[in-house]
Amino acid sequence: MKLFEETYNHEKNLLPYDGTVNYYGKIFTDKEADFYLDYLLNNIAWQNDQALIFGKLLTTKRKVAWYGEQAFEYTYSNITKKALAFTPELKKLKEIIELHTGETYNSCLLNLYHNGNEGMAWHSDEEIDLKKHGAIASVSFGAERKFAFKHKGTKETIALKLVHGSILVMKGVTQDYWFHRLPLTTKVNTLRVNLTFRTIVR
Ligand SMILES: O=C(O)CCC(=O)C(=O)O
Ligand SMILES: [Fe+2]
Repeated sequence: MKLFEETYNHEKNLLPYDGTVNYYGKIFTDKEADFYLDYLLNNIAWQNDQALIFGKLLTTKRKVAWYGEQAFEYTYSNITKKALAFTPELKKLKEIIELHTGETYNSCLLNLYHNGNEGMAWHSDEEIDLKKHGAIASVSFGAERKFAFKHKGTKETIALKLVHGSILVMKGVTQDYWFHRLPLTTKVNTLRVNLTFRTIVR
């Protein structure tokens, strides 16, 4: 029996320069993390995402949902969408993440990856509606997946594993200088849910 989970110094910056990324490791017990995974799978209004890329309307295999404190409109992948109101459980989750990270958030983008055949290509989170240099807290449930950063100038890469019930925070100028991605993998056959808590400004 494993008595203690591996603990991470969340104050350590995983990036060598041009931004701040902190990994908190697993902050939920297995029981809590299993509860949230089950809750999210069964209670979120999951939809296949649509993206307008070079004028072509594409539908992703991954499913997404957007929730917020208000019915925010936001533009993502060149399409304007409207957030649903936080459920009590999402609100509770947001409060837990705020306590751990010492930051506040007013919206959440959720992604459901059915298996390693679904991921997210290199990008940075700098949508026009996002608070500039605001913290983004990424919470993971389900399958362990690799996550990576690539510097836009030097091309240096940093990779880590995001485990069930963990938090990763990206803040400061990170989005200006680094791309991130969730690589595809043939090694993962189970699903993963990721929530990114963000701050939308009008
Ligand atoms: O699934 C993940 O860990 C990353 C998701 C992400 O980068 C995003 O939603 O912008
Ligand atoms: Fe992202």
